[in-house]
Amino acid sequence: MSVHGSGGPGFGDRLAAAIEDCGPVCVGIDPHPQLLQAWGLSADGAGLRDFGRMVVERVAGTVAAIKPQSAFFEEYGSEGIAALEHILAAARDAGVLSVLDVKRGDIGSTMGGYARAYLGDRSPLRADAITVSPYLGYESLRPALDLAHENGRGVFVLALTSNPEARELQREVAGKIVAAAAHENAARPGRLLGSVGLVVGATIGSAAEDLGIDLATVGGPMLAPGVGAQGAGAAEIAGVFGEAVPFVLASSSRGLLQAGPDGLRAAAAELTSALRAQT
Ligand SMILES: O=c1ccn([C@@H]2O[C@H](COP(=O)(O)O)[C@@H](O)[C@H]2O)c(=O)[nH]1
Repeated sequence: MSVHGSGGPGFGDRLAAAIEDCGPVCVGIDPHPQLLQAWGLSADGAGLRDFGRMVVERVAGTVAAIKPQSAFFEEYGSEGIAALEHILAAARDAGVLSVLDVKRGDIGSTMGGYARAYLGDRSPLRADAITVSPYLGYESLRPALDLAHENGRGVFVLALTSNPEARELQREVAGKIVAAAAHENAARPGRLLGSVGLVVGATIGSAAEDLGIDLATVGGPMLAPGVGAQGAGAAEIAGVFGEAVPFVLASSSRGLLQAGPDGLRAAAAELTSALRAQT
């Protein structure tokens, strides 16, 4: 197992173990106003906190990870950020891995601030991994890549996102991003998986294959949003990822959350079974 500044296993290995134990589902925590209402919660900091806490309580031990979407917390200002801190702490206490979906990317010096905010060992907003955007150049992500490595945390770099508008732009650069992540993981391998992952939507069909991209060569995990409300399911995961399916963390937010607090655990278990049947 690779040794990091933290002295423990890296994020890639921790995620591989969680997928082995609990299956490949990641529950997105996206507190849309309609969902807060359906869950009987208020549209304020207390409602956000309760929503996230209830999700964590219901899925702990049955899914590999949770993925709070920062946007839905930021829109409430400081009380939203306080709720996000609370939910990340609840996940740590429950032993559930957290992937904070913040899609950060900036010039290197500013990226250092983002890295300390989300990957620093003492930051209140620390998560096990974050999503990052490489559109200021892959190397601009260096502070996040290095701090994640040092602290046993991870990053998921946007490569081929799930939204249809992304295709035209991303097909120009996806191959370079995939190659850069593969190079990074080869230089800092985990025992099972490196800690630099990619965001590859479950909805992208044959795009990776069409571009000549072999996702199985990355040596890190694949965060696959687009399951559920965006139309993808277990069959699409198998079709998009092929040999890379064992490294996939399949993420669904609305598709699972709409089951409500009483149905969430069963909905997540059902998705886990469907995904496991593909491997
Ligand atoms: O390519 C991407 C990257 C991130 N997302 C995020 O995932 C969830 C999807 O929500 P659903 O309700 O399951 O559609 C959301 O937070 C997105 O910002 C993505 O969809 N695609």
